Amino acid sequence: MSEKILSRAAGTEAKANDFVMADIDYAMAHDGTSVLAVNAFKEMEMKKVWDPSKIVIPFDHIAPANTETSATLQKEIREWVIEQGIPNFYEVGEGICHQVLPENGFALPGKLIVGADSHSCTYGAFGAFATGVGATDMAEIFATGKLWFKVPESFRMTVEGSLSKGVYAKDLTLYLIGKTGIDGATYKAVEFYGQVISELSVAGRMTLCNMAIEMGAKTGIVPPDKKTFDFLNKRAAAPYEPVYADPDAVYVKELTYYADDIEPQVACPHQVDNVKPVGEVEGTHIDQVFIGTCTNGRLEDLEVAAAVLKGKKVAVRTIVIPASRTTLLAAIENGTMETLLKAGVTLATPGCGPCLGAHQGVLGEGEVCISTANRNFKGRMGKDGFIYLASPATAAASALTGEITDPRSV
Ligand SMILES: CC(C)[C@H](C(=O)O)[C@@H](O)C(=O)O
Ligand code: SF4
Repeated sequence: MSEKILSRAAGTEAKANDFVMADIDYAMAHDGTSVLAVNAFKEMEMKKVWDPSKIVIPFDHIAPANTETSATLQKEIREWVIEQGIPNFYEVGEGICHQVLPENGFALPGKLIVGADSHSCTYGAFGAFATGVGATDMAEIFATGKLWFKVPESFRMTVEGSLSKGVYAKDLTLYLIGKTGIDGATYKAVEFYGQVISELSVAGRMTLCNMAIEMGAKTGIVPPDKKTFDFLNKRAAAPYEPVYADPDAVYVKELTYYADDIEPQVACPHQVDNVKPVGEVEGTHIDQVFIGTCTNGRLEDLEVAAAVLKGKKVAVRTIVIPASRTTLLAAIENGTMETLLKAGVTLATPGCGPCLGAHQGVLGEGEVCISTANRNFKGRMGKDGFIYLASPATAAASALTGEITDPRSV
């Protein structure tokens, strides 16, 4: 799939390990990285971006701004966006970039999409070749619409069977990362197949592809199907052409896993591949629960948490942050938000929240958080904090007890 997408975008036959110069279909930078990209763009003495309609700028990482400095930087980007005539600008409160792009139809099958954010691989859930780039690469794209790529080799990961009760896309994802290791798929394009993947919702596929980078992958891709097309119906920002792997496509590794082996999983501090079945860490004391992020802040995630918390009260502070305004509105409309608020959770503005340790729930010295995010690096949510990663169900079950809890037991 990657070779086909990069061949089309480069206008030449692209095979694994070739270097190609490719035309970018959509380029994203958020409040955190647009500052650096725009500075580099100006240093290159560029005046106009290549195509304002292909650039998407959401404000999500520190939104609303937490200090005068970040407010001033955001002000400068707003001015640049107006000066460049970029129509796809999403203000504070619209949501996380990796939710905002799919919701607005920019994550499309067969497209080459880059974002100045490592989790841009999320859009692979729609059959795109999507990857994160550095801010100076983004400046080059702003200027020319092109970027060089080394065409990745591909892995084929198949997951057979059906996920059992209490086991979700996040558990599947953590399980695969635990098996692969944080550098087990370095620079590979990982294609996902099998019954479990077909049965995943679009949101679940986004959770999976979002974390492809956490096994080192250049990108993760799910072949588009009816669910993908239904999601894109009336939403697609442009016409698109899905691509699929040929039956004789070359994979450097083919791996098969079985859903029956997958229980609720927890990634323990301080590495994402430090994954254990929940039973091994049950009873671990927690100080905070965080349900949100580009990994698990979507409507179905909030619904799962609400089903666990319905009619009960949380035992520890629990922060819930919907991935987007659209998600928040849907959760209000269907009663999910009322259930969560009655259970005692704290709601914050759609965006990244405390995920990267800037605001809205950073940890104190020695504090422990169970989070539905994608990274548990040392110091990420606060200098001396400890982060356990889990599904929204496990996070919500743990909120009820104040310790890590198997969601199948509540
Ligand atoms: C701030 C940004 C560059 C960073 C990333 O690229 O991943 C952030 O989103 C993260 O999750 O750590
Ligand atoms: S929610 Fe977290 S992982 Fe996702 S883009 Fe924001 S900071 Fe990065």
